[in-house]
Amino acid sequence: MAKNEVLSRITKRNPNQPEFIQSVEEVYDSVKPVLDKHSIYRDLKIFERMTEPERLISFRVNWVDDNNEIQVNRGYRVQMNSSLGPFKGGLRFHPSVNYSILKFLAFEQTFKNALTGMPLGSGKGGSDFNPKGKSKDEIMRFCQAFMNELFRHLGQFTDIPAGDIGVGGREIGYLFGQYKKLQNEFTGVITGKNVKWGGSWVRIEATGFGLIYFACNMLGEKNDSLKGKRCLVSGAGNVAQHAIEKIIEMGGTPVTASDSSGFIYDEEGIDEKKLKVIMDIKNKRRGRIKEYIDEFPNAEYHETSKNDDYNELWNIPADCAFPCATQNEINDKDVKNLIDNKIQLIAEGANMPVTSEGQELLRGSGVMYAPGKASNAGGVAVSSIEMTQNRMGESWTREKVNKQLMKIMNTIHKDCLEAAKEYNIKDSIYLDGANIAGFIRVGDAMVEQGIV
Ligand SMILES: NC(=O)c1ccc[n+]([C@@H]2O[C@H](COP(=O)([O-])OP(=O)(O)OC[C@H]3O[C@@H](n4cnc5c(N)ncnc54)[C@H](O)[C@@H]3O)[C@@H](O)[C@H]2O)c1
Repeated sequence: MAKNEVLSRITKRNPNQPEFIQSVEEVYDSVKPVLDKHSIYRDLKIFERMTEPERLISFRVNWVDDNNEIQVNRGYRVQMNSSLGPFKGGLRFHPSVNYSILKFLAFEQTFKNALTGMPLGSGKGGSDFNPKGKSKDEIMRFCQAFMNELFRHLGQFTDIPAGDIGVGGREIGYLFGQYKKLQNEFTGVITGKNVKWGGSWVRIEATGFGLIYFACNMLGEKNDSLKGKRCLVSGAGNVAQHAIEKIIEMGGTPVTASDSSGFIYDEEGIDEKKLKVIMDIKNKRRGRIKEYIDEFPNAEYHETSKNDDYNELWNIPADCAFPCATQNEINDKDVKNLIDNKIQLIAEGANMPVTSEGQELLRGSGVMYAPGKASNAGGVAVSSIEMTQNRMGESWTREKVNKQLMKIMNTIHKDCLEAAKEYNIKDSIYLDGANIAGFIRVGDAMVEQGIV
């Protein structure tokens, strides 16, 4: 299909950034009816302005490894859009990190943060540093070196990072410690902190819990629930672990978990005891998901083959699928397998895990499908709650935060449906509904704040 003028211009301005262009095209397709109906967005070039980061920061990170060798990595921060609040979005440490990945994530974050209804702008950052196989000391030295430059761009009312792939509680601790030392102040400049020193209850669990609350809302539309549903989950990190925890609590049966080497399939279901083992493997031992079968030999382990054009995980018959690992982990073949196996619901815990071709197949397939910017917004929502507590000098109870998270996920769900209804969207109501609702919220703020 020939691209229209706006998309052609954006593609030309951002060569070699396929993930970024993919995310931009997806949103453009959804919001076209809004642009057609309200000429002000086109007149003021709102879509073009949204695709251009307000500021892009790239910096050198030197650090010394355990062999006394100097290592050089690249650090980044994409300050995407501050129309609704200070820049906000996670940091990713992974060898694949580059401008394309971070700009797609920051662009997604713009809509996600708007959907939460909280005063949050958008951003994303990270480094091509690979934490795999690094010692605890190396991780600490890298985090400190990274913060030595990043700190000057942050501030509780300017830019507030959090975690993402490769950046969990341990890394947040080192990053925050270094920021505090350099700036000589204790402010809530990073979220995902330990509850013992400025963090919020439920922040660690928020993305996974929020995902399952959102899925329950979707099933509720059909007077259905998660009870008795077999669920495929990918990933074994922060989002996957807490999605599994909440699925179990809601009466569902999670049967898979994965990492970049392969996946485990436990036909009998992953229960609380087994989840504790996954958490131990990943959070303490820092091992591979394969180790699960050492403790539960009835389960199967499948290695991921780079030669396969589909992932066997998504070919296991189940009722619901929750991709919680990484972008483009479900391609069109995987979607076909999921549809053939009569999957009822796909809700994204990861950001953009379904490829554009996969999304095309989902349109009109009858499968309920929620994009990450809506269904995984619980993490950033509780980050905003953490920021509020930090600014007020308060610490809210676990029950209060969890209740608030549930309320926010319910509201996002409602807003997606209402936006889809207003624009008479019949297919992919969550995908288009989320993009439209987010676009209007940010777009209106940009219109009202002038050409800045
Ligand atoms: N942490 C959050 O609060 C949050 C919020 C919203 C969205 N997300 C998204 O959720 C996803 C997971 O993030 P996380 O915080 O759980 O990170 P994490 O580092 O805790 O876990 C990531 C998991 O994905 C697996 N993984 C990474 N690359 C893979 C690959 N190529 N193939 C298969 N598995 C792979 C890793 O082995 C790990 O188990 C990411 O897409 C992230 O952007 C995270």
